[in-house]
Amino acid sequence: MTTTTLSRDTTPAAQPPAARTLDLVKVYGRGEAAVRALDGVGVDLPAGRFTAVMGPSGSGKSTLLHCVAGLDSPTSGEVWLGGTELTRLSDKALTLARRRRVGFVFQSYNLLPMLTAEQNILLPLRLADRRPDAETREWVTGVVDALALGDRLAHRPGELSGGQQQRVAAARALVTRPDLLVADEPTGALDRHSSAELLGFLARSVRELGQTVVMVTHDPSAASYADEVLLMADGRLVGRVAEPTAESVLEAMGRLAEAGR
Ligand SMILES: Nc1ncnc2c1ncn2[C@@H]1O[C@H](COP(=O)(O)OP(=O)(O)OP(=O)(O)O)[C@@H](O)[C@H]1O
Repeated sequence: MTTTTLSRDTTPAAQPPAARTLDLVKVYGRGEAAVRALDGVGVDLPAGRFTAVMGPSGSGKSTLLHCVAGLDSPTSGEVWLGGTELTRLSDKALTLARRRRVGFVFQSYNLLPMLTAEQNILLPLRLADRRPDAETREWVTGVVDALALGDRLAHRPGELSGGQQQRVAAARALVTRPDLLVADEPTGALDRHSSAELLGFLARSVRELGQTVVMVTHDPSAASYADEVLLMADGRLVGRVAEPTAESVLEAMGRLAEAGR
């Protein structure tokens, strides 16, 4: 008699990743002036997880994020968003995939100054020609509540603090329930309190709303909100820190700097 063990593998690796790169290379410029910003990066961004990307200035973090989000096209290699290979799409299909499936938060909030907070938040739905149905309205209300923006919806960006503007940008990024939320130095212009609020929200959007977040940061405390930190140097992935704390990230960055000497 054979014994069969029934077990369900619930580790994140058992699910298909939200995004994946294979041997990604990005070269800027030509000849003597060529810069190899990415030098063969293969990485999985697991669904429903918060991943931070760290590394020295110029190590390729933003380039990686931009390629994964379909904002920049690699020189060679593959980028997958779920089951879609972005690197095979036409410009038009790529624009649509980006608009429907990726949310963005940048250091500069990129809000439209003439629109209210609410209009800014709902803009991605308008651009995608989607009228908010009941379920979407409920989702938007939940996001707005979680970001404590309820009493700021009628304000224009110029009437909001930096932290509030970045929270509006985060709500806008999540309004379409993107497969991937990409954040490039989202706390770079915020004070400590506003940073903690925003990062707490990003972490909760992963834990409670099932979102997938990838964030570039220089700040070990910001990285400690992630489930895992990827370390880059010279266009390559050179290490990982699981369940990071500010201390363990700082230590790993220190080792990286030592190795680079
Ligand atoms: N548009 C571009 N044209 C030419 N070179 C570029 C371009 N964008 C980035 N680079 C170069 O590619 C390399 C990687 O840049 P990238 O911005 O990805 O690094 P980063 O790790 O995000 O840096 P930082 O932490 O300073 O933002 C750098 O050497 C940079 O100068």
